[in-house]
Amino acid sequence: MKRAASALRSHRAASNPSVAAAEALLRPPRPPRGQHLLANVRVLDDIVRHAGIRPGDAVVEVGPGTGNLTVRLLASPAATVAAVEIDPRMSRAVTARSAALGLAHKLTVITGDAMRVEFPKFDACVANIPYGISSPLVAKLLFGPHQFRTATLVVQREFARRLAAAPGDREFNRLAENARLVADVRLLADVSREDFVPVPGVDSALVEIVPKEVRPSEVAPGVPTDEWLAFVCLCFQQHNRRDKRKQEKTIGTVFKPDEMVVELLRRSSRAEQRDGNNGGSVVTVHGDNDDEASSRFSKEEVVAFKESIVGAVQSPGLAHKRLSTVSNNELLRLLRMFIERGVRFQ
Ligand SMILES: C[S@@+](CC[C@H](N)C(=O)[O-])C[C@H]1O[C@@H](n2cnc3c(N)ncnc32)[C@H](O)[C@@H]1O
Repeated sequence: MKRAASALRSHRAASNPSVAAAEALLRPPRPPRGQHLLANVRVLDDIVRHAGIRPGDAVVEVGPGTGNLTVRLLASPAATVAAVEIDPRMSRAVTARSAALGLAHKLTVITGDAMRVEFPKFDACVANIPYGISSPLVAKLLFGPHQFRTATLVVQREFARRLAAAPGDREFNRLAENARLVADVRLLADVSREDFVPVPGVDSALVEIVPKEVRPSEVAPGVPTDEWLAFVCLCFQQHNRRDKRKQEKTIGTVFKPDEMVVELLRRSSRAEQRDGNNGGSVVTVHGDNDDEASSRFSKEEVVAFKESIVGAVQSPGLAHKRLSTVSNNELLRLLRMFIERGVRFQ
């Protein structure tokens, strides 16, 4: 720990590595994938302090970039840091930087899309996230399967306000409503756009997400909370994905693709095996693992299941509604339709 801290101090004393690295990797006018690197040392240190990392913690960082935050996480009492980065150039940069500091043994870099990669088990998530995936990433943390103590995230300020909004606030919205079910969300500090290289067009804020220890068992009569959270997570993940004509997805288009049908068929079969056959329309699959299971669905089974999905979407008349305009109550109604037809999300 002492060795790590002194390595970091001497590294800081050298020329500003964040700016140099950013200039080497990013070309103006607009960096790809929201690559605005946090370059204010005071803010970076504040983030790690707020994160309250404990000895032995496993930390996940999304989007390490050139490693400005990562090196501080590595120098903290954390036992391990797993950094998920989509850009291989950045992965190489952060790997080299941690090696130069003698901290590579604590770091695992996973090169991939944070929305597709399965996170390893973690206690704390600390990140200056790519703002383009704010909603689905926060949904993945809040409503996904991960059990963690805290998440400390730099996000766009407007998003932070919406996420932390309370009932009665002007910004109160579906994301905040669902977040409050499962976590306490707190706005910790504003972060100026001037603290980034290159300077983005928006301001930022630091937020803290602390999952609640006890979740309600049902969000509404007949709707188990875990089922609801998995359903909401899937909807939020699709919310930012636009179709080819740059239109926001409708409920109908979200559940239409064959890969989505197969994914739900897989989950539903698993749920049916778990709960015991309830006479629904779901087929029983005898596979040892998920890949094996999904490869065993016949074309007829997939087509029949697709019909169940289409029927569920059409019966509450939501097929043409855009995801952003659907209320929580409408989504609840839709989820009940799905469950009645044996379409499960957990
Ligand atoms: C805002 S920068 C933050 C960089 C660094 N944490 C810092 O503060 O200096 C976001 C980083 O996320 C990466 N990124 C963008 N989209 C991503 C995704 N879907 N999954 C993982 N990383 C992503 C970018 O390549 C970039 O390095």
